[in-house]
Amino acid sequence: MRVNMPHLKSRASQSNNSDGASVEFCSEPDSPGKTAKVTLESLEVQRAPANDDEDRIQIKPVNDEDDTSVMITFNQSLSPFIITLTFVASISGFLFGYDTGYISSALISIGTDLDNKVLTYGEKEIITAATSLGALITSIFAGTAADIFGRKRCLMVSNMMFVIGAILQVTAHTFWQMAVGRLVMGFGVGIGSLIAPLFISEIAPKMIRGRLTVINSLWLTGGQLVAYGCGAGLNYVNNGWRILVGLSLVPTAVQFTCLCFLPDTPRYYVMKGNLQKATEVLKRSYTDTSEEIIERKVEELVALNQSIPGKNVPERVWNTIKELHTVPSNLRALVIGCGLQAIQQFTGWNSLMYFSGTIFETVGFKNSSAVSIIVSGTNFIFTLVAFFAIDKIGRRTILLIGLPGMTMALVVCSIAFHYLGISFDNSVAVVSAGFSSWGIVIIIFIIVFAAFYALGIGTVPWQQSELFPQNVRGIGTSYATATNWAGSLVIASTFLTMLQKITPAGTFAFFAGLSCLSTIFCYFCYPELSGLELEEVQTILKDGFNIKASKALTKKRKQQATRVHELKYEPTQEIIEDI
Ligand SMILES: O[C@H]1[C@H](O)[C@@H](O)[C@H](O)[C@@H](O)[C@H]1O
Repeated sequence: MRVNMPHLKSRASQSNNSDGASVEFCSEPDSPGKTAKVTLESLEVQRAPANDDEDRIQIKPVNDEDDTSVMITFNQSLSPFIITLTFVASISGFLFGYDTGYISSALISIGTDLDNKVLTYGEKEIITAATSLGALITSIFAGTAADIFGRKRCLMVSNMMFVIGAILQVTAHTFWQMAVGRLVMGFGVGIGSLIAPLFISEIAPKMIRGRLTVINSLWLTGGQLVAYGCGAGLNYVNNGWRILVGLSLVPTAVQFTCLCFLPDTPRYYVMKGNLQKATEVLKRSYTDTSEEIIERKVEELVALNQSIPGKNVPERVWNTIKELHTVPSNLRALVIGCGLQAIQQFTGWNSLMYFSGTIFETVGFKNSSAVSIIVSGTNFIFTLVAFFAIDKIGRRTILLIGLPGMTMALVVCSIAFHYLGISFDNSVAVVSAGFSSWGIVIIIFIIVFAAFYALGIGTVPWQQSELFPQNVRGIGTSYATATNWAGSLVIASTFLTMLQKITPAGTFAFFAGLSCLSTIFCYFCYPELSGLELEEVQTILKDGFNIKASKALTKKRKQQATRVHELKYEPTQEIIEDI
């Protein structure tokens, strides 16, 4: 790969080595304690042809192993610009939560509004699942689209899908129009669920990247909570469900309008070779960082951005897929990214959320919407706890607290269901044993389950973008997001059957078993990535999951971040090798 950086004034003192295998960047100390020196041994530097601008240098990483060997660590504080970008991007999270959340109440209040008859159980399932199906379809392509057209444009397309989907639903008088509206809305949800966390992780200062990405999850769980709340309020209003759907147009319009005035991520601009725009966005993001450091950061991003070869788009996409599967660090990232998303869905949270009303009725509680609000409220509050913990305590630690907690809560629920003696007959009618103290145990431990879920596996998988290097980030996150939606589709459509076939006690025991296996998976395969540069993660995953090294590197980076006035260039590889 060759990267031209003609706009960058070369402050590089090039070695006389004829093959140009190393380059040293030195900055004049502009203030005491602000000395910077970096040796980019891994970069091959070539002089441009003599008739070209003498100052132009071309840098290319020599090979995969070297391309993450040097990292620039500087004080990355949070600016209003980054906060604005994060909030605008995470409106997608709100729409994801609201649109998946309102359907359970809408289905109750639809009554005979569609085709002048009550919806059958199968029709209700199709209307619910259509959004997950739509999301699954677009999440497969959204990553590639984000690399080709940009993150921002993809978010704007998702807004259009939300608008078309909502209009189709609000005006629906037939089951099929409603189902198609839900499917189109799902297209928007799929794009937004992938792009928003990707966008945020690419603009976030590394020390709070986890937190900023959790803001998207906060909006998501908040969206679900709002949907349940509005749903409960509009349940008895004539055509209340149309208002419920129509309300989703407000955040969509806000996001679209704001995006018209905001840029894309610096990493996307670097991918497209638009270094001027990348520099501009970085400058607006890090207002108290010197121009020189910003330029270095751009140089570094350029050097680490290995573009994928190919004559045309299909060839490049194919080569990207190959790269994702053949480079060991990418393959490990894929195992972690898809693994965590699968765990998030297959440990049963969504089935509990969607069917919590039914479950609570079986154990003697009649006010199902109130109870659903308590469960999704717990999900929201503990996502807030994750927000404070994810960078400080670390992603790995909160996962390893959350998953065993979920296992314990599911085991207790399974035992309680066993003693409660509840069963579901073939028509999914509930044969209730009436209210008992086991019923209270179930309610308490479903809430405990929700808390541990939200703290760890509900939020951490959405940090997926940090696992992949720039050149495969789009496709890699597509795989992971598609795994999420496929899992959600499977679980939502099999949960009630499981309750019938293997009893509630068996179903909860099954989820407990999966949570337990998931804890083992995370213990051995999920390194700590808080505080690392996006580009450093590949060094960790290069020759294994390197749990120990990741913990040490994280610690080191966090210590450095407290010494805010030191400008540091410290080779990642060296730190890891020292461990
Ligand atoms: O992270 C989110 C969150 O936990 C939601 O509550 C859940 O419904 C989604 O499926 C999940 O992806």
